[in-house]
Amino acid sequence: MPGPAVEAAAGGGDHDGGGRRKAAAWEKTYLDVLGICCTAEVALVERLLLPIDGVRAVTVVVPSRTVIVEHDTAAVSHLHIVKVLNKAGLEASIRAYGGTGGGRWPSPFIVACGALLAASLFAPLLPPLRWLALAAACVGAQPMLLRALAAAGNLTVDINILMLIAVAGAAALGNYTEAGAIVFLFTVAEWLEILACARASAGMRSLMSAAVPKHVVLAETGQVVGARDVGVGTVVAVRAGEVVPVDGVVVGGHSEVDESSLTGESFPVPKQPPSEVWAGTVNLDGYISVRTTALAEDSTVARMERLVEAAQSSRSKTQRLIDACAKYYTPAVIVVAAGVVLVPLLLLGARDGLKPWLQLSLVLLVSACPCALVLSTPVATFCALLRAARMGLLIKGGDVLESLGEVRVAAFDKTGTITRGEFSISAFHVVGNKVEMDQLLYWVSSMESKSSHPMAAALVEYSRTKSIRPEPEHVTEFHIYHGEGIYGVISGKHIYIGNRKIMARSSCQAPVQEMDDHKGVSIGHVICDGDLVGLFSLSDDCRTGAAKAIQELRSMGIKSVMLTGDSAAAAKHAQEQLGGALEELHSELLPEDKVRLVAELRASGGATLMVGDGMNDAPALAAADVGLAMGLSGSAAAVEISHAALMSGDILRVPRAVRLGRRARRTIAANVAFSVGAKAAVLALAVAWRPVLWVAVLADVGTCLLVVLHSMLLLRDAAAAAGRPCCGGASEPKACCAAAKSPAARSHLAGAPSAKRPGDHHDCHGCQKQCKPPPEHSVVITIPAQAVAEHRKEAASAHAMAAGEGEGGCCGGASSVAAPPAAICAPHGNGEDEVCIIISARTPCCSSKARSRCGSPKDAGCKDAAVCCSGGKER
Ligand SMILES: Nc1ncnc2c1ncn2[C@@H]1O[C@H](COP(=O)(O)OP(=O)(O)OP(=O)(O)O)[C@@H](O)[C@H]1O
Ligand SMILES: [Zn+2]
Repeated sequence: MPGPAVEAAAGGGDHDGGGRRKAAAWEKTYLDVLGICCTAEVALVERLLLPIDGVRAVTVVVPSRTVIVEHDTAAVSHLHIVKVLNKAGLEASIRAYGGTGGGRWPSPFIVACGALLAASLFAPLLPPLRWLALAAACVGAQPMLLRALAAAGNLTVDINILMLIAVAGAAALGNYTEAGAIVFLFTVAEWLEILACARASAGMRSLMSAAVPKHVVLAETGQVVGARDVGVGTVVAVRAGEVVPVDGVVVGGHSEVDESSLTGESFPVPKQPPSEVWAGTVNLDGYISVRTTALAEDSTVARMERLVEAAQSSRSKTQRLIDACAKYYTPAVIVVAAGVVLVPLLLLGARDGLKPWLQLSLVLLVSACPCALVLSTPVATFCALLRAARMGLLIKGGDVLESLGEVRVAAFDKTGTITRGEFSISAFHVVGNKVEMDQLLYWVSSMESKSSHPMAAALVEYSRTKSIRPEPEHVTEFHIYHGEGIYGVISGKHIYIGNRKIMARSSCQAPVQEMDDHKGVSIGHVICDGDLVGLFSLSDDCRTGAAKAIQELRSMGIKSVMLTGDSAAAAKHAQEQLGGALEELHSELLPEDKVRLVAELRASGGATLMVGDGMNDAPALAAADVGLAMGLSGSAAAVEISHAALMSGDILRVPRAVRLGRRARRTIAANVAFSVGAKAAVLALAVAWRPVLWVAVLADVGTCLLVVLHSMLLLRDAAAAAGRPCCGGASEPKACCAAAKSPAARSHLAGAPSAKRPGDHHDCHGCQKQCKPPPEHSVVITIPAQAVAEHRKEAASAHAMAAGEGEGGCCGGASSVAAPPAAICAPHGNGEDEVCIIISARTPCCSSKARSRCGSPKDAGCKDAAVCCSGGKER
């Protein structure tokens, strides 16, 4: 929905009792500021805006030419801010969601400058035409002049000033064509750069909470209220096709939700009470009521957005170094340029021999702006962060990105990271005759209800299947011993539940027990008043792709180790499932042992990546060079403490993240080498042969542009590289790659026990039956067999429609046009009359109309159980 990108900021203003003074209404305004070229303008923007009364904070994101202003709308209007920036020639405008970021067409100044310059080229035929070149320079330099004046007023030397000096110098030397050419080259390059950046920043903008609705519907009354006025614990209604407005738990209805805005995996995740849902995800096909668990400003997506914003404006090591050098570079070159003129002037006097020196001096001046060098890091970082965010990976800044590229060792937590964290109980025994089974289960389930450990959920669930209802409210003195288990008092009994370590803590004297069956590998003990009264064993399976992820890391020269609080047997069991991929196993660790081991790994192996679920790995995550928290559910705490967070449970993204870090480093290195090399070449040329001013300008602005374009390759390859493995050339892999991974992640995210095991064939979205992963942006519809023919007809016509529409369709790829209109999935042959059809269509599912059409069970168009689950987003 287009509208101004203005958003009320958290932490409202001061209300005074009498309401006499107007309360401060803090808002964040996003501005596209095209005049930002490099860090010189950052200081300028800050100096312009910060002194204004009512402006609280100013953030400048150079690569996307964005300025984020937090201000009191009562004191300063958006328009005032825009005016202040425009007075300095910065070409600011308030950003509209869905807008292009401006700058699509060259400004009239550029066009006029180009036309005049072109006309002046006929000067050999008609000599007075050469004045037109001077006119071209004057016209084109207008915007530069405004910016130069503003910079000079703030005592900063920026590229505009340097260029204007060069233009003036060229004109003074009588080289009008050169003066015009400098202006034209400079302004055109700047415009092209803006175009390039606009693409990247549009991607960033569309990424997240722009889509989160600002209003919610209360489930009880149907009343519509602002999302920011909704407290924790309110029940809101979310209908099919709507975006979930707040974080919460489902309390009624069931549906499938597309979480791609957070996880980067576009496939439907089933939701029923009490699944968690997140703001910004799309309810695809059913009505759900959601009880909010966080305020709108604390929602996961809002926190992510704040992090992304902070990440963009934070400067990495490399960038700080470059900026520090750049600070001295410009004055130094200006001094040298002055020297090049003054020294010969003093030695030779004002004679003819001075001209080459003057020209050399101008070349130096033009080269004095380290624009390309200054841009080399932030633009690459920006693009890499954007690509990461698209795959559901949140990286908190360029430093983390650079560290990711240096990783030599990867340490994995076991439960919830390598494994799914979905335990199943293989055995549960009473020991001795102190208690009955029911009593034991009652104690265990009541106490475990208070724990958030993955084992706890399994134990509570197990008790429920034995018709035992937990009563956590009867547990007193509850305490968690990290890495050991839990303690509590219930019915006057002192109960400990946990691993072998908890036995020692409870001063239980019983000999170490072995469970006879070896299916379960984690052994749990229940100790009541110092006596061992119960034993249970549980097991957990590795995540799909865990072995492959670790092998990929190894092929990249990265050593993988496991750090777990669980038993050695459990660690070995996981290692067996992984085919022995891990190089080291460390088990029975307390959280502080993990920290120690991470420090040891760093010392012996080099930069260390710690991947954890964030439950009790926080200290280890913080201690590593890069702490990567995994999974959407654990994100609340994990996102805060870790350096990076993976919003999905797809462990294969760990090697991808490292690869991205490496590519970003290579890109930055190439950018730096290129921009420094270009400057050196121009100076060498000027000294060795003769100073040519327009070559210097071309080198300057050209390298800027090249640096931007080269950095943007980080974005493009993302889609191409990811598309190949399973989609056969589709440009964006979302729907089908996601489907291939979905069984694991789906059940993980939905909190439901997994129906499938690794190695099984993929599930089809709709029908839960085996089928091939559907092609990109396909519509998967589950329908009764007799309706197949009908659906085929409909699909064929939809396909014809899409094909006839030309390139305007939303799924883009030519492959989808060429594909047959409908294909029946792998036959089930199980006698049931449900069939899964995949229709390679472009329009039907991408429009919300079609989505709700297919999503509505009542609608005749899609038959009874029709489910539309396009991976495509609305355009
Ligand atoms: N609520 C609990 N109920 C029963 N046992 C528990 C509980 N919490 C912890 N334990 C025991 O303590 C051990 C260590 O727990 P910890 O949370 O440190 O590691 P983990 O989650 O099992 O493994 P990892 O460190 O790989 O994530 C567990 O393996 C389990 O045996
Ligand atoms: Zn863990």
